[in-house]
Order: sequence, then C-alpha cells, then structure tokens
Amino acid sequence: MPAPTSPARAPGANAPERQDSPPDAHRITIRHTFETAHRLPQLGGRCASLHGHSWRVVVQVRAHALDGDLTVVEFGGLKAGVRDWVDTHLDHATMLGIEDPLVEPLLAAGCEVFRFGAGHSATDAERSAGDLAWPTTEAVAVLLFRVARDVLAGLPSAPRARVGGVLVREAPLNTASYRPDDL
Ligand SMILES: Nc1nc2c(c(=O)[nH]1)N=C([C@H](O)[C@H](O)COP(=O)(O)OP(=O)(O)OP(=O)(O)O)CN2
Repeated sequence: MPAPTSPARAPGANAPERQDSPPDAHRITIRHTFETAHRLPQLGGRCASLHGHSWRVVVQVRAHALDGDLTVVEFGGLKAGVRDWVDTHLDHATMLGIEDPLVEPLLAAGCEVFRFGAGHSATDAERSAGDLAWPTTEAVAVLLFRVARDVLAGLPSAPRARVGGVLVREAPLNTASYRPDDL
C-alpha cells in the first residue's frame, strides 16, 4: 500500500520563517493631515511671511517579527494616538520659533501657538520640540517622530517594534523625512 501523501499546497506555503530574514522585515504606515501655519524668519524671503500649509505626516513602524496577534502594532491605536496629539497641538495652530516676535501678539489674540525651541518655558507638548529652534519641515518631522515613538511605547506591539521613520509633506512638492537609525 502506498504511503499517505500530504494534500497539495503551493510551494512555500506554511514554510517556516527563514532564520536569516532581514531585520525589521515587517513595516506598517499610518497617515494623518493637519492645517497649520508657520513662519521661518531665519530663512528670509517668502518663508518669513506667516503662511499656512495642508501638512501630511506618514509614520512608519517596523519590526523583525510579528506580535502574537500577527500585527506590528494595531493601526487604529497608533492612528488614534498620533491623530489626537496632532489635532490637539498643531491642527489650526501656528508653529513659531520661541524667538519669533509674533508669539506674544498671536497668543494675546487668542490664537493657538506651538512654540519650537521653548526650552524651560515649554509646555509638556512643546518639550518634544525644545531643542528645535524653528518650525522647518525637517524640524516638524523630528517632532512627529518623537510623538509617534511615545505613542508606540504605550501600545501593545511586536517585540522591539520601533518607529522606522516619519515623512512630513509641507506642500505637494516639499517633503522632509527623519530616520535616525536608517536601517
Ligand atoms: N529645507 C527647507 N526649506 C524651506 C522650508 C523648509 O521647511 N525646509 N520652508 C519653506 C517655506 O515654508 C515655503 O512655504 C516653501 O517654500 P517654497 O517651496 O519655495 O514655496 P512654494 O511652495 O510656494 O514653491 P512652489 O514654487 O509653488 O513649488 C522654504 N524653504
């Protein structure tokens, strides 16, 4: 009698994971948008004029292996955390450097202002931008990397899951990204 055979399956299906799979093979991204003004007097020219953008942020989280529920981190929790922070502190606000003379008049007029480089006078939220003197697109990417990292730290996630990078789009043709580890 012939030996029983296993049912046919696609090559590779249910195959064990390769032990030499590349680090952080699993990557997920979430996105959010916000409407925020800024001004960059240190650059001169048109950037010194107070102006607004429809900003977009893309957060990537990566991990070498998946969590028990087969996720890197659950999309909804990560989105809710990043969105909540951005909507509370940046959306419909103005991002200014602490040295900007517009800080006081805008605050006095009841406008929401997020101050970069605020040092000892920073609010809890502004502390994440305490070492960033001006709200360039590059600085906003660093700020939102730190925000995403803090959000991720409070969520169940895959072992050693980490924020791999943040991309910020200031305008359709202008983006900045921050990937401190660049793996
Ligand atoms: N490296 C950076 N350069 C500039 C930044 C920045 O954050 N980092 N920011 C600006 C200004 O915010 C400005 O709004 C964008 O400048 P620019 O691209 O020159 O202006 P436009 O989007 O109007 O240009 P288009 O010609 O319409 O593409 C400047 N530089």
